[in-house]
Amino acid sequence: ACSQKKARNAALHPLWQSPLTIPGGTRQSPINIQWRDSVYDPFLKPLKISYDPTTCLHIWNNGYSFLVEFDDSTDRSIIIGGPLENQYRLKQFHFHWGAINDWGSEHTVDSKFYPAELHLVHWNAVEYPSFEDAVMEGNGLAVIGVFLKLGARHEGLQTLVDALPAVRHKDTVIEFDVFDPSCLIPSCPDYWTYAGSLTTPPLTESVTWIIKKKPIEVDEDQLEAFRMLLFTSDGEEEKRMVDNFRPLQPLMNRTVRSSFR
Ligand SMILES: NS(=O)(=O)c1ccc(S(=O)(=O)c2ccccc2)s1
Ligand SMILES: [Zn+2]
Repeated sequence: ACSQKKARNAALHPLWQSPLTIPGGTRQSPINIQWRDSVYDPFLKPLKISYDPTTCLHIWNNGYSFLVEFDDSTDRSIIIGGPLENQYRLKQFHFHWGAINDWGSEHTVDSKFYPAELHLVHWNAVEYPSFEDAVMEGNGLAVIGVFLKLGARHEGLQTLVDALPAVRHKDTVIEFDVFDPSCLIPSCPDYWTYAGSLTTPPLTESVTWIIKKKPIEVDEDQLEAFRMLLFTSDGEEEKRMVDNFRPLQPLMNRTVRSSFR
C-alpha cells in the first residue's frame, strides 16, 4: 500500500507532490497551548489590523460552520506585523462551537476548552496570485484565533447573531454588507503563534496561527443562536450544527511562541 501510495504520489503533478499536500504531516492543527512551554520571542512585532467594513459581502452556511466572507480583490482589509513577513488579506471569518459550554473551541490553553473559537482567515496576496494558490503554500495563510467565553452579551456579535436564522440550513446565503470584524478581536495585544494547518479538509499545512491570549465575552443566548444552525439542507432530516471542531493534534517538533512575557 505504501509503495502504491508512493507510486500514486509520483504520478502527481510536481506541485501536488510537496509535503504540504499530505495532511498526515508534521504541523497539524489544532493543538493544546501549554502556557508554561510557550517561549517569549522579543522579536515578535505587534499585530496591526486594518479592516474596511464595506468589504463585507455575505454570510453563508457551508455545512461546516457559518462564514462571513469579504471582498479580497484589493488590500482594503489586511493584517501585517506580528509573526508575519508580509501583509495578508482578510478572506472570511467563521466559528467553531460545542453542543454545551464545556467544550467547543479547537485550540485549548493548558487543556482548557472554551465554548467557542473565532477564526479570521487571511491569505498572502503579496507572494501568491490567488487564495487557492496560497492555501497550498507553507506561508500562504494566517488565521487569527479568538476564544469566546461565557459572560456579558457582545453587542458587536449581536448584529451577526440576528442574521443567523436566515442561514439556518446548509448552502443558504444572505447579504451582509457592512461589518467590522475588528470589534470581535480583544484590544489586549498578547498572542501565541505557531506553524500549523487548516483544521478542516484539505487540512493543508499552510497556516501561521495567531491565537489571542484574551477571550471575548458572549452570553448564553448568543451561543444558543450558533447551536440552532443546521449541518443539513432544507428538506433533509435536521442535524443541529454543534461540535464542529477538530480533535487536538500532536505538537510534534514545534514551539509555540508568545508575544508577551
Ligand atoms: N478552521 S480553519 O481556520 O483552519 C479553516 C478551514 C478551512 C478554511 S478556508 O475556508 O479558508 C478553506 C481553505 C481551503 C479550501 C476550502 C476552504 S479556514
Ligand atoms: Zn476554523
